[in-house]
Amino acid sequence: QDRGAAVSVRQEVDANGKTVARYIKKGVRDFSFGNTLGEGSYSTVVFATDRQTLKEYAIKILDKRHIIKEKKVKYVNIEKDTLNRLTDHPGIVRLYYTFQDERSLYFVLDLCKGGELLGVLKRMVTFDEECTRFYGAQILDTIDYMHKRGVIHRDLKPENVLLDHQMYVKITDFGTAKILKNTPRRPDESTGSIPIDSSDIPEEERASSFVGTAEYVSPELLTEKNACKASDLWAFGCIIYQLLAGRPPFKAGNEYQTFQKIVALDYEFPIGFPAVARDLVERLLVLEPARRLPIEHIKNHEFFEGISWGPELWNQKAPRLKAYV
Ligand SMILES: C[C@@H](Nc1nc2c(c3cc(-c4cn[nH]c4)ccc13)C(=O)N=C/C2=C\CC1CC1)C(C)(C)C
Repeated sequence: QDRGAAVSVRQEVDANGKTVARYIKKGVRDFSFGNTLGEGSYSTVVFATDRQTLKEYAIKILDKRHIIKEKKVKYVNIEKDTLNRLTDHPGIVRLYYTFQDERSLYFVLDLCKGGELLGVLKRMVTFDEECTRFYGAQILDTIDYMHKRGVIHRDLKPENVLLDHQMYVKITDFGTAKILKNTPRRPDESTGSIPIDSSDIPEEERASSFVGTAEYVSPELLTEKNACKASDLWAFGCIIYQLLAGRPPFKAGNEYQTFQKIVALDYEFPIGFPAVARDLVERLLVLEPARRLPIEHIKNHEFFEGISWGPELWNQKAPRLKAYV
């Protein structure tokens, strides 16, 4: 059965009195549904409790007819394949199992009681440096894991960064992710040098088809319709800027004007924006993808001084949320 199959095992006695194990695929009836947690463009995420185990989950419900009509079947499969591929990292929302009934598809996922990072940021207005450092580090650690498994998220933004009950990062919404074919070794991975220009990045590592949310879209996606791993680092730069400034770097009256600002690298830092964070953002918001700071260099940047990368990052207590004043 596919990894996503939800089975519970029940002991039963067959006609000859022999005890047998019967595999039962979980279904809608095994859960009691609660409030709606979030609305996606083609889905609703609802709170649910497993009636047997009383465990709490978030269940993403997709209307089959709507998906077919809107030709989104591809995205649903990409999301399921990606979630099934990114299974052993604390920063990724976990998919436990899937099932369907005549009308809908159901994805049973981690419940993230902290909600969306965007919601928390709106309430705080800004994050102070310590909080930005912690959440930035958890997001970067998760991007690193995704990229090492050949996945480009392509739509990273504060709405898609969720927080669990410990206020740890859980990245979600992989419907627009790009799964790269067996990722070939890049020159910089072997020699440690940064590739001279984006042509160094093998074609198969560039992803096609336009995706993303206006404020976080990378310039290469706008000019060449191509996303690469560095596109996620552009979005990461926008997120770091937004946590400290309380707004994204590129935001205009409408999408078109926002795109114009992006391709012109037209943004500025608010007065008082911390200098070290500014230096990091300036090395990420670079028009040429191959010139953006690679992940290893970001981890060594002064802004992340004091962060211990690795399991400790996911064992320490999340800092109390404080605004940057
Ligand atoms: C970004 C997403 N919003 C949300 N997606 C998920 C939540 C979630 C939880 C709250 C929440 C919890 N408590 N209070 C609010 C608010 C928004 C949520 C969750 O717990 N578990 C898995 C989720 C998503 C996984 C699925 C994409 C694979 C959209 C708006 C697209 C529905």
